Amino acid sequence: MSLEPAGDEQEKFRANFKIISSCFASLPFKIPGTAFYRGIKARDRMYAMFDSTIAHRRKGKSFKQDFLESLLQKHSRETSEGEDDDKLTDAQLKDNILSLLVAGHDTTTAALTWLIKFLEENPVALEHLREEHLTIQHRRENGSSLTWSEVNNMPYTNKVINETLRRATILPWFSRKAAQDFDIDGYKIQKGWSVNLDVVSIHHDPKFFPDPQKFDPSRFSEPMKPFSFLGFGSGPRMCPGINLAKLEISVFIHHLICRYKWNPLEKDDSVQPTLVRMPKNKYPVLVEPALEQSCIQGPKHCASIRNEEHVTFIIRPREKEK
Ligand code: HEM
Repeated sequence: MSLEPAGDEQEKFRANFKIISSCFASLPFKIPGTAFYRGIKARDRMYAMFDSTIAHRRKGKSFKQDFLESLLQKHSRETSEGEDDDKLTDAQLKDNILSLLVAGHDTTTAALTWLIKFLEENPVALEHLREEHLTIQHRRENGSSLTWSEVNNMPYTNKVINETLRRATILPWFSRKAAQDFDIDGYKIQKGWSVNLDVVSIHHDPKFFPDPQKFDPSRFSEPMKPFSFLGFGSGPRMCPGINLAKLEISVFIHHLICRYKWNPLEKDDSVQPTLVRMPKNKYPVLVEPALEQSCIQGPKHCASIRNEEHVTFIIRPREKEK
């Protein structure tokens, strides 16, 4: 949507988005005062914002090369490309944009939060990961950016991401509709029933993941039994955002690991009981430049980081979110 990260529009967007996320799994009673009702109202305000942005773009008042623009071009009724039947209406476009935002934002945020927590608690894994990223950084020409092929060649990072998604199980359940009658462990399931998968139990089953509470990325060195790891689901409804999510997480890890170290400001292992599982305290940390001795680029490189204006900062939830 090319919204700027600050400003009035963004604040309104953020406020409505937060209401939608928190009301997402509420009981569907459209009665004033219920969470569902608040969610529907926030969704309508969000749709009104999309309407005005879409109208603005259609009048040619602004051109941005972004996701919204490609949707609008592909589904414009004025272009000859494709049959009209394949084209989404504006209402469908807005639904799709909102679905992607809802499905893609909190999940990725939660994954990054858990990852920072698990790495801090597992210094051996952190060291191994740091080695992988410092080696990539070391090979690069000075000042060049991370390349696509580098991102696709981070084997240990991939294992760390999978192990994070297994231990945290960000989406603790999702459902399927039974395509036919069947029996499972003596229970009869009828065609058409909704079947919820208890992914937390699957991810912590010692038959598939020995010592399941242990954070051990190396367990992903061996091929997994099909359907035992469901961090992004499986089958035709598997998460379509898997590659984007992995890309975002890998780029974030690279910059964090190469330049900084961090310490938690609070110790609290409780989990927020929402649809997307998150540490309850959102895991606030104090971030500082990495130590010289852990940097294979040598003391000069670390000194340059230390001389930056803001060397120490704290990542914590905003006051009203706590
Ligand atoms: C670490 C980040 C993410 C995790 C852990 C995650 C996890 C999941 C899981 C477990 C499912 C259910 C899959 C199934 O039923 O088999 C799912 C579905 C989905 N995800 Fe993600 N996801 C992430 C990021 C994203 C991103 C970045 C996007 C898009 C921008 C996205 C879009 C979707 C959509 C649209 C669905 C529904 C697919 C369908 O029902 O056909 N996700 N995701």
